[in-house]
Amino acid sequence: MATATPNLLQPPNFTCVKSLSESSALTSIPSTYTFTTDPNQLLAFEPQHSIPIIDFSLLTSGDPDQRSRAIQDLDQACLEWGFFMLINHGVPESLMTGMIEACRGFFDLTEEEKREFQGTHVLSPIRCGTSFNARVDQILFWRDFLKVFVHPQFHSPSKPAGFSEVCLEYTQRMRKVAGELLKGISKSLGLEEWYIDKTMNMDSGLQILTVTIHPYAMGMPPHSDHSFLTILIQNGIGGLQVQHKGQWFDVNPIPNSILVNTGDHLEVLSNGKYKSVLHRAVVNNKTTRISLALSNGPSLDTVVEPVPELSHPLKYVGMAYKEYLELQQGNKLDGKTCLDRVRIRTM
Ligand SMILES: O=C(O)CCC(=O)C(=O)O
Ligand SMILES: [Fe+2]
Repeated sequence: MATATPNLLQPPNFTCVKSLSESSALTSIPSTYTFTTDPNQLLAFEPQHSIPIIDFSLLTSGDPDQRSRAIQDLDQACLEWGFFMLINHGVPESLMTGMIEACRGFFDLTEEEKREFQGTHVLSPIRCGTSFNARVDQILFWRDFLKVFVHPQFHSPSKPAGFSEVCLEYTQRMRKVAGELLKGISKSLGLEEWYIDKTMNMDSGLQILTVTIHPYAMGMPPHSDHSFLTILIQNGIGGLQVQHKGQWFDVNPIPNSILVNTGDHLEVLSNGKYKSVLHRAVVNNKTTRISLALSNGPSLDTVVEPVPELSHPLKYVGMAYKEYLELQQGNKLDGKTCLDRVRIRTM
């Protein structure tokens, strides 16, 4: 008899929260869903400017002094927060808003049309669904998602019309931005500029676009992301919070900025120098919230382990990115617990 494979998804039987929220019979969030914000976790009051800002034009500047100052800023941002807002990045605002609207168009497809893109496995290159992992979440998160592998092979749902064109342009532009950031991070770790690019096989690096829609409510519990860097944009509704020194901070993005956060594999690669940041999305009962998170990781078969120069003492063991992804995506989303699988315990 065949045994169940943990990373296979259940038969397609989910209902999108978007459809639920539009149903006239719905007067409150069904009890199978949850709000995950713990009201006891107080939000820190901190002027917005304390969230680091990185000027991309300085990071890519031909002037070595400007560039080295920007690299120092990047180092501080990764050390202190694991999170920053990127300004002067050169990605047209019209492309970002066009991409958000294309994603809204995807979620506006009928349930039947979306079913075609449900996927069968946590690593299916196109996959949409509800919650995080409806197979293992006892209580569902009030979110629908679309996950698409956009690199090294570009995949895209074939609907709605025009989606794949804007998605290709958006993800290619953001890939260039991520590449420059990883060059800067290599330098800030004291390595050659090309270090991450070459040793992590970024030419065939995996990029996953995760689009989340939260109609009227919230849906992402505290978690860290799996890749090196996540590039995030939203539809101006807010709701993202990051944890800094044990307290939660609201992120109110500077208009037209791109949000960037460090992921678990940057923590592993830097042997814990740059920690992945815990973040969550919280209640918004006013209007529909859309976020686009583009993760930038190594190629699937790359074993990520700490850079030797930074490994005294060694704090993490190496693991193939594919194996880590299957663990992270195939289980419950639970803070940074997935990193425990590769962390070396000290007595
Ligand atoms: O919705 C957001 O702003 C954050 C989404 C997120 O953290 C993720 O998709 O990993
Ligand atoms: Fe995230």
